[in-house]
Amino acid sequence: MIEAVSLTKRYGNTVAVDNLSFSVKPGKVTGFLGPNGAGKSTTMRMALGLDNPTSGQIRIDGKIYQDLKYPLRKVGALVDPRWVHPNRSARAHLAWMARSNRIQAKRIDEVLDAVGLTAVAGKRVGGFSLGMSQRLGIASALLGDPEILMFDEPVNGLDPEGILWIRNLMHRLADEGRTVFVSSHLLSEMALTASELVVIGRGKLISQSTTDEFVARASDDAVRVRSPHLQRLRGALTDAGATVHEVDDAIIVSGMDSANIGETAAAHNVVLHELSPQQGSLEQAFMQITGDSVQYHSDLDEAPGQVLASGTN
Ligand SMILES: Nc1ncnc2c1ncn2[C@@H]1O[C@H](COP(=O)(O)OP(=O)(O)OP(=O)(O)O)[C@@H](O)[C@H]1O
Repeated sequence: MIEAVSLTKRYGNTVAVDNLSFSVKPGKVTGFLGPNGAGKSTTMRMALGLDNPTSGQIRIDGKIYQDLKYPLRKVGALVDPRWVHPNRSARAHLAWMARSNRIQAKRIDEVLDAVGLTAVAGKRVGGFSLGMSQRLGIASALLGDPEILMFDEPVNGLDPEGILWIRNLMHRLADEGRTVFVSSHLLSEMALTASELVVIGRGKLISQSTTDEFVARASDDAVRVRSPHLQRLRGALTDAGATVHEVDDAIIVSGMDSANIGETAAAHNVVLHELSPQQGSLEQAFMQITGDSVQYHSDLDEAPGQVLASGTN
């Protein structure tokens, strides 16, 4: 379990994280979403003791990171995949981490194998591609066999096969009962990976809910209907208080659920060829819900220093 309680971080006049409270439970993948500059990396860095809160706390199973005796055995994290010393080999890097946390050496080969780096374990990390560095970062996170895992933008720089691999890995780790907390900009990927979401904007909590609830909240509650008797049905639905819009060969009905539409159709002897509730996408929900809290709009995205990659702040 990860728990933020009134977590606040100020950098001069900038409030990066603002009185943020949320909890991340075991056995699930929880996505951490927010527009650029929302405070995701800062929150993760404070959870990992890489930065200190101005006030409030973020606790790992009830303790702040600095109070964990062997932190890597409790929480594994991928924050900055390029953090490794470039002249070290992957195996030497993991061996160094294992020693510092009294982790058995045999675990090194296990995690190298788990992330598919066995063949290059003796090579200099400086020559690794971003994808290979991400895999090494994930091996480091898994090294202590921790109950809690935090990944900041884990699919950055990965190809589709790598992205699928990460998604399956996250699901497996959650199925094993671990707490998996993962930030990403790729909303469609998050929709496939996370069943819970913590959404922040400008350092503040916007929402904590299941992914389904988050999407449903922003969806229009509309139902698409096709019928050979559309005009008759349209009249009956409008009389019953629904709002109806025509699109191509169908109508989109709002203000009435599928069951009531079906019953109204039956009462008027109207045959239905389609009755499908319209699901909003996570992108749609995210834009709708975080709309006002977007700090850097796309026309500013290129401005230097404003779009911070994880680990550069
Ligand atoms: N070391 C720092 N000094 C000053 N300001 C900082 C520092 N680190 C972060 N910030 C500011 O804090 C805010 C939150 O940044 P943070 O990197 O945590 O956001 P983020 O949600 O991870 O963004 P992104 O998705 O772009 O990585 C931003 O306004 C950023 O400019």
